[in-house]
Amino acid sequence: MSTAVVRAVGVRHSYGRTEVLKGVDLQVDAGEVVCLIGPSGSGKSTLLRCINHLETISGGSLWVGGHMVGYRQKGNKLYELSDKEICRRRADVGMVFQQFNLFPHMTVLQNLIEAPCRVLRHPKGAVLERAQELLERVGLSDKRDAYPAQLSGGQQQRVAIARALCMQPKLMLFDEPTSALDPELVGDVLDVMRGLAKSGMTMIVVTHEIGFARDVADRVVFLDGGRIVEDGSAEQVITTPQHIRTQEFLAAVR
Ligand SMILES: Nc1ncnc2c1ncn2[C@@H]1O[C@H](COP(=O)(O)OP(=O)(O)OP(=O)(O)O)[C@@H](O)[C@H]1O
Repeated sequence: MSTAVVRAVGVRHSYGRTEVLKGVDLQVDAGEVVCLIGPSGSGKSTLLRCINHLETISGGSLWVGGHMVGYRQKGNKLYELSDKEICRRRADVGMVFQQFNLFPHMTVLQNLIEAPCRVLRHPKGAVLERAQELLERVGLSDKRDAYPAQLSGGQQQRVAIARALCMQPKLMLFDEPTSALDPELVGDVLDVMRGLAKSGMTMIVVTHEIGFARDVADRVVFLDGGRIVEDGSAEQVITTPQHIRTQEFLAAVR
């Protein structure tokens, strides 16, 4: 039986008349850490957004956690999901963006517990316990009553990771989680992500941190012009890239 958490077959996506994903085939198995690299505009964020139901694909098929994105299957028939159903499916996927997007009027703890209580309707006591454990895990137990504006960018990003994990997702997506941070704050966020990878979380990470990709990724996928042109171990893709576009990209970011 397949352990695929994500399976994309010929996935296409267009913004208006511009096609930015041109037939992406990708499988991510349970516990795998896949780093997605590629030039600006190659479609990395769009692919993550499709996986998280934030964009509708215009061709191909996409499954997340065994479910076809956007549809519910009954017998041989497919039915479009309602907004409420999409919301529940999205809870399976934690997403961390470049900008932390925390609710500014809520404390750190309130940021963590809001969605699990409201969307998943988990009992507040259990969610509070989970939130405290997660804050400990990201090294911020002492900041539970602080407001986002009182934290550094790196601390806010660690809260954003803890908030995503508080939904108990099956998959975590990271979209350049450190690129808005001052260089001295990047290490702590990457350490949290390393810990998460070690714990067996399935992760897709869009990153320009090539060192992180080399150390942590089970696989590195190079996307260029809306197509995957290289997909292999970190050793294969980063150390001995075969495709000229991968070679050029890596030479430019190193
Ligand atoms: N909402 C949108 N409407 C129209 N075009 C968009 C939209 N979002 C992205 N695009 C375009 O789609 C293409 C792919 O964008 P995307 O953000 O997925 O690339 P990326 O590889 O993540 O780039 P970067 O590394 O710069 O974040 C780009 O040409 C971008 O301008």
